[in-house]
Amino acid sequence: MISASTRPLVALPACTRQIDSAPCHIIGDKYLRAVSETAGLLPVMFPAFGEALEVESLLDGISGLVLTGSPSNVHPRRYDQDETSEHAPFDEARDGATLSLISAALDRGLPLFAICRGMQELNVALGGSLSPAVHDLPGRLDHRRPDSPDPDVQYGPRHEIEIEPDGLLSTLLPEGDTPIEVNSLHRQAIDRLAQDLKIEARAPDGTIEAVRYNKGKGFVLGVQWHPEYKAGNNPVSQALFQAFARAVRHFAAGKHRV
Ligand SMILES: N[C@@H](CCC(=O)NCCCC(=O)O)C(=O)O
Repeated sequence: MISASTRPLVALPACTRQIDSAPCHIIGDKYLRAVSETAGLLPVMFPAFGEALEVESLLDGISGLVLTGSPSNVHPRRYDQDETSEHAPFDEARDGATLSLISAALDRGLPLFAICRGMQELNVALGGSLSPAVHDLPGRLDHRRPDSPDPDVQYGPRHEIEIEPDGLLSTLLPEGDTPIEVNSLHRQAIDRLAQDLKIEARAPDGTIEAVRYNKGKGFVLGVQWHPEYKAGNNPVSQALFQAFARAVRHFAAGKHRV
């Protein structure tokens, strides 16, 4: 049974979506299952109510935060750039919720695992910026989702990443800083890296693929790929979600407060 008495709560902010013209708040099943089945934690959806969320009180019962991927993009005004057609689609209710939650989570040393759009939000929340169409930049790979109806192809390995030695990732992964293959389903990527983030991994074309927060002592990791996809079948994904789980349990036990 999945019980709150044995599992610390982990918040996942939702995305907004129109389904049959009805406004909905959604989170992909694979994120919830990775948190529940691979990390052994209890996922809790936070609605994408934008800045209306009183994040401090909401986080009081929470021991971790997972920021999911999404087909939508952070609005460029969040990093002082003008909107163009390249930046769309948007989900400004999610932007408002996640950017507030990130700041509150970092202030209290809450373990944070940011995936794809989530890593981009972490960078923007800390003052960084994004490139809207990495595939149009000279020398860059096409990081977008493969054009296939098969999810195993969409989320299958696409390119290697070089892992920084002596970083957080190199201590978490079974093979240390040996290059690994990751999936890739993103148009955007980090352009200006936020001052308090450190690069943990790069793609062969230099695209930033993982970052860690350099100010706190806790677990704050962002990855551009999707470790949540069939996480239980992938040793790297298992290592990441289980490391996150250790940090969450540590936090829940009151052993780590900033
Ligand atoms: N929209 C951003 C982020 C891409 C992203 O999160 N893709 C995953 C969407 C589906 C899923 O949640 O698996 C970009 O394009 O860079």
